[in-house]
Parts: sequence; structure tokens; C-alpha cells
Amino acid sequence: MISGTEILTAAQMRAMESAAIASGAVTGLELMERAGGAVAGHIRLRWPKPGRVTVLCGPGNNGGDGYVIARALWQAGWRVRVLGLDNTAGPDATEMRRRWREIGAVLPLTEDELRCPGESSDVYVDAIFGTGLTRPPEGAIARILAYLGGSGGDWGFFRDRLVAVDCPSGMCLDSGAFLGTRRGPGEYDLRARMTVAFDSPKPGHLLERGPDCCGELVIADIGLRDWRCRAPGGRGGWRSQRPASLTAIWPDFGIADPRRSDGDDRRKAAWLSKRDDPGGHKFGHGHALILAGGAGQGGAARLAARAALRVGAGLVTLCPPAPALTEHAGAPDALMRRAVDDTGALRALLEDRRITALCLGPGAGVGRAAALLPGVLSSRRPCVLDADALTALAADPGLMGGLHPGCVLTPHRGEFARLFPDLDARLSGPQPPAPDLDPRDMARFMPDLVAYRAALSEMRGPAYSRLDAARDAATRSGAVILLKGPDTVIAEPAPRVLPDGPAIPGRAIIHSAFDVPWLATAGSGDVLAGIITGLLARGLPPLDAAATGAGLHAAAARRFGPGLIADDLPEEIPGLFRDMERITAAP
Ligand SMILES: NC(=O)C1=CN([C@@H]2O[C@H](COP(=O)(O)OP(=O)(O)OC[C@H]3O[C@@H](n4cnc5c(N)ncnc54)[C@H](OP(=O)(O)O)[C@@H]3O)[C@@H](O)[C@H]2O)[C@@H](O)CC1
Ligand SMILES: [K+]
Repeated sequence: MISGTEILTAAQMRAMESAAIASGAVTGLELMERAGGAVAGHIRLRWPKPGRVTVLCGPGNNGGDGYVIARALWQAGWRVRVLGLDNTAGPDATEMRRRWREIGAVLPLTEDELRCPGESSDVYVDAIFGTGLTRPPEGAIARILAYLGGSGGDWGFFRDRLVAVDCPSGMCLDSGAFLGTRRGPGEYDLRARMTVAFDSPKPGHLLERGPDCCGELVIADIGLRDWRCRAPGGRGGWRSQRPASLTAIWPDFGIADPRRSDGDDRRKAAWLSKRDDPGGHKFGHGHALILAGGAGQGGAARLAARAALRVGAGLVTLCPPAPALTEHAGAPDALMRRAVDDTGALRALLEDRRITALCLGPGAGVGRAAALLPGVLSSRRPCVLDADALTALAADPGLMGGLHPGCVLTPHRGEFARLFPDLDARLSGPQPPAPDLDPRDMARFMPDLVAYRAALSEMRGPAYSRLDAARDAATRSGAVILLKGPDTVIAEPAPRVLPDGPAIPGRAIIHSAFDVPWLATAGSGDVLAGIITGLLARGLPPLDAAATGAGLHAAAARRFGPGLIADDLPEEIPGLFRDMERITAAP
């Protein structure tokens, strides 16, 4: 529903590059020249006056980009020092190294050279590892990376002047984790001021350590986007054939960016604000039931109910047990109240087919959630299961069998660990070796780029990621999973696999909200559950409702600013709708 930008995994990126080269549309050298040229261009934009630069070149094509950057900056009048390895792999990187050697020297890539007194630079270019990182860096290279990360004692020195090519070296572009270190922030994580990546963001730019360590993220076009749209075999284009299997929603590409507004965005804005439905009836926008808990626990459910109303559900009914009914007598008056004491009462209520979505969890109490879950699930109505409903689900795995594709589960990491302990353990534990692309598979899928891409989407990076975990959990449970965090991942179950076809993964979305840390506040999750329930009630499919809900939730927090409490979030939604309409209005 909310526009995003397509993400490619590292394997997809490499495969697309190979396919473009194999098609004859471009050579590897041309791509490297464009990539290095783009990084040099962004350096010159931020440091307009030529200064001193040290370029650190690794053994692969990331290093090849480094030699191009060195040449481009030298041509622009910079004083360039290049530290590189002897064992440059691959013909393109070797050729770029040769071209640089016609201009200047390549000093050994060692910590001593990096520390060399009197050789301090204004800019350091990290072109050591990019998408080809397959294992944790060791020995001398690991020490160099730690030094750039601040082990020499001057952490801020490199942070202010490090430009990463594709990613900070050592970070896995599929997970945002630094290979070989404990998950989570590390003492000497390499942190760049700016990262210039190519063609599309990769999951690692948006997950875990990515947003903090990449600094400003720039996605440079290296000419593959046009090729993708013209590619033969795509029957109208790689991109337009199917919705992207993986999408990012992040502040630069979110709903508030007029540069990305198109007719589709206008339609979405009009749908959200109901302007596209003049003369519509309240039942035309659905009826949401929010199942509340016992006396003294009603606040969370009321927050959810208010959010469901604000996001446009035609009717919202709050359903506590009878003894707690009076507690909910206050505002908003638009909210209806109805006692639901047990599953029997719930089933009777659900005979009204106009009830189009349910929410169970916020403030429900684990016992009541466990009692009502079978009724909620057997209704087969779209539903959000949050908080206590997730705890109840984890405590009784038999209930998992009742989940269906209309369910949206919204666990935070702790709830996810209770629901899927083995997947959570893989997220924190030792990492399996990386799978690699079998050239026979490439040949098999080359004529049909859509299938080719779909098959590659299954490939995983060297570190098991939050994206992998959410996708696996969705496929196992048969429900949409929204794994909460500043890097929220939303995944749908993998669809049916054709007998002889490639495995088609379910769609997934990464929603990045690192810029709104004040969203981490009591009741914020209850509001999110309510927004998604409201959108489900209005008829959005579960993945869209979850992704749009996450987008509106963060946008509301962004709009309000620091000092936010959960009660403020629903009240920002009308303003958000107005903003969206204004921004997307036809000129
Ligand atoms: N895709 C595109 O469209 C474009 C991509 N471009 C650029 O290419 C980059 C990808 O290049 P790449 O595939 O050569 O990988 P890269 O990151 O340079 O490293 C691979 C080398 O490192 C080695 N190695 C790995 N791990 C290691 C470790 N822990 N410790 C030590 N060595 C290790 C590995 O050796 P091996 O694993 O084979 O032993 C191999 O020699 C990409 O990020 C972008 O910058 C642009 O030029 C043009 C457009
Ligand atoms: K790099």
C-alpha cells in the first residue's frame, strides 16, 4: 500500500550484474567504472575542495571500485594514497589496479601503513569488502578493520571521514550483522560517515547494525535499472512482472517524499482518506472488534480501538468482559462497547458477517487470550494477534494449527523467541556457511528472468538475518509475521511451490524507523495493532495492512516528534492523511 523501493540480496545483485554482462548490454569494466565514478562524485559533493584521501582496496571487485575512485579523485586534483593487496582477484579489478598503477603506487594494506605518521587524510575510502564477503575477516585485515572502527583510541576520527563502498567492510549485506562477532553493537564496529551502494539497497543496509554503521546511505544508479526494465524474457520488464519480492520502506522513500509520488500514490492517499468513496456507507469501511481484558487492564485495548477508528474503520467495537464494561465508558464516544465474556459470546457476535476484522492481545490477559483464541481463529476473519495473544499462542502450540493467511502476528523479539525458539536461536547463534550460486542454475533460469529472480530470492547470506527469521516464521505458521523493532520486518508465507518450478518466496518488507527512537514508548505497540486491525477491517490484504500500518505508525511518530506518548499517535493520523493528499496531489 505504501510505496517502497525494491531491495536486492547480495546474491541477487551479483546475479543481476552477471546477467546484464552476459546479455552484452554492459561490460564488467563499465559497471566498475560507473560504480567507482559514483562514489568519487559523492565524495566531491561533500568535500568540494580537493584534499588528501587514502583508499583501502581489498582483494575483489570492491577493491576494483577503490582503484577507480583513486583515479577519479586524482584526476580531480586530490592527493591520493592507495593501500592494496597483492592478490587482487578477477580481471576487472586487476585491470583497474593496472590503470591506477600508471598513475601512482599501491602501498601494502597494513595497519602500519594506515597508522603512518604524517599521512593523515581528510577522507578514507573503505573498498576492502562488499557483497563478496563470505566469512569473518581474520588476522591483519581484521586488525585494520578494528583500527578503522576505533581500536586506536580515536573513534571519532574515522567516523567523520570514512566513506564505505557498498557497505562498511566486515558487515554482511544480507543481515546487517558483522561476521564473526557477537550479534548487536560491537566495540570496534566499522562506522562510516557515508556509504555509497549500487543500484538498490541490500537488506543489511536497513537491518541490525546497518543503519548506524552505514551513516548516510546513498544508492547510486549504475545503469542497471534501465537494463532491468528492457531485459528480454521479462515480458515487459523484470520489475513490472510481479510485485518485488522484497521491499523497503524507509524515511527517504516513504509516503512523505514528493519525488516518488505517482498516480498510484495518489490513489492510495485517496483511499486512506476515503476521498475516493463519496457517498460511502460506514459499513463500506468495515467493522473492527477489539477484544479487551478484565477490569484495570483496559488502556491498551482502548488505544488500539482509537487507532482503528482514526485509520478509518467504519465501526469499532470494544469487547471487554461484562464486569469491566463500565470502565470503558469514557471517550471516544464514537467507540461502541459490547460485553464478550467467553468464546460462546464471541461466536454469537461473529454471526454478524459485517464484522470484518478482530484484534486480540493488547491488555487482554494471557488467560482470557487463551480462552478466546480458538473462537477468533475458527471465525477465519482477518485478525491481529499481539501481546498476550502471542504469549497464549506460544504456551499452547496446538493453537498454531488454527492460524491462517488472514492472521497478522506482531511479535517483538522476546515474543518471537517464545513463539519460534529455534529461529530465534539461529538469529543469535553461530552462522551457517553461505550458499553460493550454482552456474547451472543461472543457465537454467537465464531465459526467464522473473523465475530466475524468484529462485535467487531464496538464497541467503552468510549470516541468518531477521528477514530470514520472519520469512521462515511466516511460512511455518501460515500467517503474516511483523517482527517489531526499529528495523521491522514483515513477511508473508511462501506461496504454493509449483512442482517443477523454482521455490518462490513470500513477499517481505523491511520497514526502517531508526530515525524515530521516541516511538519506543509504552502503548506504542497497542496503537500499531489497532492501526493494522482498522486497515484489515477496511479490506486491505494482511501483508499490505501490516506494512501500511507500520508505515503510518512511524510516520505519525515522526510528525509528532520527541516527547511522544502512545495517546498522541492516533491523533496524528488525520494530519498524516492530509499531508499525503497534499504531497501526492496532481500538479
Ligand atoms: N554487483 C554489481 O552490480 C557491482 C559490483 N561492484 C562491486 O563489486 C563488489 C563485489 O565484488 P566481489 O564479488 O568480488 O566481492 P568483494 O566484496 O570485493 O570481496 C570478494 C573477495 O574477498 C574475498 N573474501 C571474502 N571474504 C573474505 C574474508 N573474510 N577474508 C579475506 N578475504 C575474503 C573473496 O575471496 P574468496 O571468498 O573467494 O576466498 C574475494 O576475493 C561490490 O560490493 C561492489 O563494490 C561494482 O564494481 C560494479 C557493480
Ligand atoms: K566496503
